[in-house]
Amino acid sequence: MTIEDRDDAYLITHALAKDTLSRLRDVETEQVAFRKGLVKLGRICGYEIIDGAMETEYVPVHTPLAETTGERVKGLDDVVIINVLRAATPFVEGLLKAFPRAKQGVISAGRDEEAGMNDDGEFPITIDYVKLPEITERDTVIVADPMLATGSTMSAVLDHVLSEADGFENLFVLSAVSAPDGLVRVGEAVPQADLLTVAIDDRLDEDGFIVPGLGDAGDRAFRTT
Ligand SMILES: O=P(O)(O)OC[C@H]1O[C@H](OP(=O)(O)OP(=O)(O)O)[C@H](O)[C@@H]1O
Ligand SMILES: O=c1cc[nH]c(=O)[nH]1
Ligand SMILES: [Mg+2]
Repeated sequence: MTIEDRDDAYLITHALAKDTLSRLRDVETEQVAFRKGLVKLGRICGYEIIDGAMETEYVPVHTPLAETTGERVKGLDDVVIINVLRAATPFVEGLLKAFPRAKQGVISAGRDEEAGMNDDGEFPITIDYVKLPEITERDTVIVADPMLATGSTMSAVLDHVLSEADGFENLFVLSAVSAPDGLVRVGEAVPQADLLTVAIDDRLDEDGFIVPGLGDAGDRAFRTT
């Protein structure tokens, strides 16, 4: 298994995840490669979640030649993926390759960069649109956002998810790059969530960007500034 238990999070340590993230970090990686990289990373993370957190069961299989026993992943129909618009869109596209029958939700959430961080290191968050599927106690919920910086966005998103869910089997927050402060904030606000990330970086700068990070994921994927 390539998921390691750290203090504040579970680290996805698959070599291809690290390789892909390193390419995403590179300032020379342009829009198309960046977007494709996020798709690829989402797919790898999806496979890792299946491998590390989901059970399998033995099932009878009739091949064209014989009867045998196969192994199937349990609960693949009971997965909810929540896309935190907008930077998560290519990341979720990749996750859907691992969970093609997932129920999908979207939450449009943005940091008010002009207001900046308050003294507690939080941004004001604007939530414009929320559309979630029914979430039941059978479901594995994956809330995806490539960047977990101060954790302000994810905390606001999880408030909505928790207020609408009737329960869940697992609640995963999945990011590509996380800052220590954000992991602590989300971990304290929503202790029932398991935080999964490919990298835990050093720190946040004065503008709330992750260092070394990969810059502004939304801008790089959507070619905005
Ligand atoms: O942990 P936080 O400090 O809240 O920062 C992380 C958020 O910032 C980015 O979104 P952004 O607000 O730039 O919106 P975008 O996805 O539309 O670019 C990123 O995709 C996260 O949602
Ligand atoms: O470093 C960061 C912080 C927030 N959002 C990003 O896209 N990057
Ligand atoms: Mg952005």
